[in-house]
Amino acid sequence: MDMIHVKDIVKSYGRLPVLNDVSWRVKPGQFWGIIGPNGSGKTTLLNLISGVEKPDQGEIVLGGKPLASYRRKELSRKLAVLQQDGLPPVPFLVREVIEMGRFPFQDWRGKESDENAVKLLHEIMEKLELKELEDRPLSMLSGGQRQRAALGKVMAQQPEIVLLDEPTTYLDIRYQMHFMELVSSWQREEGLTVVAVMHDLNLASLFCDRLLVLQEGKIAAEGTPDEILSSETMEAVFEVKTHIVSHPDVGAPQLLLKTEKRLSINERG
Ligand SMILES: Nc1ncnc2c1ncn2[C@@H]1O[C@H](COP(=O)(O)OP(=O)(O)OP(=O)(O)O)[C@@H](O)[C@H]1O
Repeated sequence: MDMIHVKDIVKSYGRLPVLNDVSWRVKPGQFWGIIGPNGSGKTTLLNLISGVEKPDQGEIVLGGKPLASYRRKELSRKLAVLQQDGLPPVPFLVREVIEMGRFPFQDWRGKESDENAVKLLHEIMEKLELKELEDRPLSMLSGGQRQRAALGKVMAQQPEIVLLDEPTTYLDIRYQMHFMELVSSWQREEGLTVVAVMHDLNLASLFCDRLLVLQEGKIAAEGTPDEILSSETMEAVFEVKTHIVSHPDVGAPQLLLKTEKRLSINERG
């Protein structure tokens, strides 16, 4: 069965068509990257899958059940979302914020239903190296540390599907890699289904097993990074000329932008 089935979706904002007849299937345990130029409809597609937006036509089905028929807590157990700036710098403590991820497992009194929850929260903080930060308020953390706490909250939610919207945008190069490795190991350990909007195509190539390419609200291509990351597709979709090289360690395709000049040397000398 498909974990996510996007069926014949049409979505407009006013008169602006944003997604036009998009159909797509995601199998359980897959790690998809959604790529495409600015304004191609990536975030809108993610918002439709998470139920934040409603389609004008078509339907989203999660785990065989229409999204529209999920109750709120039931949906929170199925699916979690992490935005590019996952948590605002509010005065809540890291520990408290991660505990908030347990909301779908609490009854109306706020009582936790899983007796192993304390152990789970402890393991998450260990794994994300948040132990030494657990009593710090989010307002006293760096953007990268806050994004790790946001991932902790989402992990505490124990969803089957995680939607990530440009999750590494504000992270430095080390934390970009670290964050993607954390998501990837969580995905493999739990058989999680991941859909991530990615602007960094080289990171997408390293971590995603499938890529969906959106262009002007339509699916331009879908396939493995080896199939998708070609000079032809990059030029057709992003209007850039690229060299595609094989990553020396793992063989995944990596992009280099073609250029005539190296301005830092040739011009500024
Ligand atoms: N709430 C909204 N109201 C009106 N128009 C919107 C709204 N949200 C998005 N749009 C428009 O829909 C189109 C697609 O936006 P979307 O955010 O889905 O693109 P994207 O591929 O995620 O872009 P980016 O790479 O720039 O984040 C854009 O033209 C955008 O201006």
